Amino acid sequence: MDKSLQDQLLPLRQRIDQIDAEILDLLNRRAFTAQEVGEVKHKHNATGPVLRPERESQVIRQLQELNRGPFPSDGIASVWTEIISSCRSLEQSLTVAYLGPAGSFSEQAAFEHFGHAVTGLPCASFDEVFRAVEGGAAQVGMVPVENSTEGAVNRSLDLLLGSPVKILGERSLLIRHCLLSKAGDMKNITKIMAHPQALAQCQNWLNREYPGIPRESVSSNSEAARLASLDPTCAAIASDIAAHAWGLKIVAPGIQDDSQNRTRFLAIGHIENLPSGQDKTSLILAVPNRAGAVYQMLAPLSEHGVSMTRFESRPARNGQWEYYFYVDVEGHAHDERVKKALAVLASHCAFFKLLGSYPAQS
Ligand SMILES: O=C(O)C(=O)C[C@]1(C(=O)O)C=C[C@@H](O)C=C1
Repeated sequence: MDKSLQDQLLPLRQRIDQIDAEILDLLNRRAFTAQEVGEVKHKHNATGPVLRPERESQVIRQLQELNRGPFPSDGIASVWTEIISSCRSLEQSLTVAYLGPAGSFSEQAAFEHFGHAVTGLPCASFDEVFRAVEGGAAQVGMVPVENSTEGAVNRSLDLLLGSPVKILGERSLLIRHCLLSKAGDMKNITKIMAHPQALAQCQNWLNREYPGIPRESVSSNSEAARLASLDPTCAAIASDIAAHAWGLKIVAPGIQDDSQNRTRFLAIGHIENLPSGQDKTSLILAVPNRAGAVYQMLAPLSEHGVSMTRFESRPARNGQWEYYFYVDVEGHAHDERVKKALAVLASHCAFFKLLGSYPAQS
């Protein structure tokens, strides 16, 4: 390296080393304090959860508001997610269930949301994720609920209807699909495998580039990657992380038809969040099948000034053309306006289920 460059870099790097040592010292002070918090919680409720999603989101939001830069605001969220994750792990271990195998987008969402100091529990299906959380094999789970290209993930919605679990949080992930194979080309490929949602999200690209190769639906993209790692005649659509996890090469990156293709995941568990100051509340509602019923069902929201951020319907499967409506609103169920609106909804609707209030992802 050039001598004058080295002379200039050396003191700056020494300063960085000094600052890092100070940060480390502070991190250990934080970790000790978190351990104390853990002891207080343990004394109060020996078997209760340590995880407090609303507090975690407040810590990050507070710092983002305090930040004067140049450290990027997004960096604060990812750095503190990991700091909190590590501190939390000193209080109690956290197992997160998600659709596997390794390298799935659900796994990515789980780690982005809860940080990496958790134990992953990859499951074979969404049903198994719910079962793991309901039965206690995992304290929390991560499931996709909607995609910006393909819409609702119906199985997750149906499971939310029947399960006692609560929604604890949300995480939106930019989904970049890659075409993967063992050899890194498509020479001997006889089929392309992926989750049906991924095949749908890449259909224009596939029709254009490989119209003659049959496509096969499998339970997840990372499962497709696992199968492709065992069979050189199969290609998979999955993430670059899955490529790495299963020893595959990228034939083509970013093949999703919409470059802004995003999936929204929900964190599920047994915790009831307190208000964080910037929350969302998710509900399932149903009304009898008659003219004007849906309009009347939603009226209490606007009457109490509560904004709806999502409205989705699923057939009730009773042959009566009746539907369950999945509604997200701004605010926490304890907020005065939301509370009043929900009380009216609960008394007027034929079916009312509060899925949970949770910090909105900013
Ligand atoms: O404040 C708490 O309740 C803590 O346990 C500390 C802490 C943190 O590291 O900031 C860790 C875990 C909780 O989910 C929330 C916050």
